[in-house]
Amino acid sequence: MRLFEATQHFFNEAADQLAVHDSLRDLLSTPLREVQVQIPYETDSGKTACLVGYRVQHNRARGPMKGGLRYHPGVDLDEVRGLASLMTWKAAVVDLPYGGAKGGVVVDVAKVSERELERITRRFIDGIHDIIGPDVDIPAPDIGTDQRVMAWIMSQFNKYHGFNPGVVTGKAVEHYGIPGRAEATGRGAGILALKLMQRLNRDPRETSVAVQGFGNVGSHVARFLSEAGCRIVAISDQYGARYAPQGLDVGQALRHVAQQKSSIKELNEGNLISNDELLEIEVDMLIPAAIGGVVTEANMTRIKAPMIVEAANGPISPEADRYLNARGVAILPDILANAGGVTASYFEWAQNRQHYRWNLQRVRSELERTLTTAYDEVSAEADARNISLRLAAYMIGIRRVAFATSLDGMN
Ligand SMILES: NC(=O)C1=CN([C@@H]2O[C@H](COP(=O)(O)OP(=O)(O)OC[C@H]3O[C@@H](n4cnc5c(N)ncnc54)[C@H](OP(=O)(O)O)[C@@H]3O)[C@@H](O)[C@H]2O)C=CC1
Ligand SMILES: O=C(O)CCC(=O)C(=O)O
Repeated sequence: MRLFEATQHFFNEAADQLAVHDSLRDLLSTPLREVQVQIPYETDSGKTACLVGYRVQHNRARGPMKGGLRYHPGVDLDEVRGLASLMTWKAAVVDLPYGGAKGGVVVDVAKVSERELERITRRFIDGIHDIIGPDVDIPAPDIGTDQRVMAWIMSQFNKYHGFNPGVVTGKAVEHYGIPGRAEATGRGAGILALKLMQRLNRDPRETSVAVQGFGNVGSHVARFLSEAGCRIVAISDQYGARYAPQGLDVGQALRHVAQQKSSIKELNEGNLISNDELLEIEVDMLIPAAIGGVVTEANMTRIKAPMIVEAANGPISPEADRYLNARGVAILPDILANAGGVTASYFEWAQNRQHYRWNLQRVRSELERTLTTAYDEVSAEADARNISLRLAAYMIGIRRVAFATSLDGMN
């Protein structure tokens, strides 16, 4: 099942519970606008190449649309549409004044130079600058994009519309960003992972964790949970994973990746296993923090972790979700688990607009407060109705967006 269909499946399950009527259901599940643009750019060798980029704006009932920008060879319109809809429910679950959007460019960042990446980004913004903006749609980082890409987006947008740092979030601290945004998604997933352990009466110091993906999100969640006393037994990047049942030195792995710019495969610790094997190891908590669609009908019966934290977007298919729920696996859903990123983005955007800046301590404490409130609401809803955390999170998100839509009217 493709990502948008999977997201729709979760949406419909919750909409059934809420008895959302058909016309409102259509309105809430149909994207507001979908844009595909051609991205012609000059390669370093002077040739002209052409890529495809997308921006899907899903819903704006609760505020300007918000969502990351993904650079990955697997990007397509369905994936971006699914990711945009996840953003709508995610922003609502954590009660941010945003709607949902997402963008993507079909490109392998490992195969283009930094100068080419800048040209690609600027040409992409040439194609979409008139549909984004601080009051309309605000991009941010996702797979394959970072603060450099955010700086180019801001610079290119400003050429058309004048200075406005609030057009994009996830910027460098020295360049209108805020301390704590880069770590926020991983840190937030870590904070919520500890909540899930608490819910199941698990001691973090006796909890082993496997993390798939060691990019922005995976590296920060691994570091946070390692500092909280958990044993990080496996980490990975796209080339492979390292597994050590006695625990890996996360600090060493971070230095290895940062200094040598080499892959996890070359880490001198643990056994080399594949990304598929990582998902199936005997571990207390599994944290997918890379691409979507990694736990499906094909491998669900081999997943052994009793707790899963979806730091990635859409890592578990609906079939696998149903099966794992029936087996009693506790799953913290993406629209809550990785909401730390958009929460810190909201802090950055609000501060850009008012020209002030919080320090790291303030960002961290407000992040924890916001996520804890959302977690408490979701777990209370799940307990009251005896439903999964995912269904509860969707119900809260949909209820808020539906209410805003009804106040807005349809004319
Ligand atoms: N950045 C953010 O603030 C947010 C991100 N997310 C979600 O978190 C996930 C990770 O994003 P982020 O950390 O930002 O992205 P990054 O690009 O920083 O890191 C992605 C990680 O995934 C690995 N990876 C890429 N392709 C594969 C593959 N086919 N199999 C296994 N691993 C792979 C990468 O390996 P390599 O380095 O070798 O390419 C890298 O370790 C995504 O699902 C994203 O949507 C959710 C909310 C916010
Ligand atoms: O920080 C943001 O605005 C969006 C982050 C994002 O793309 C996501 O949560 O999936």
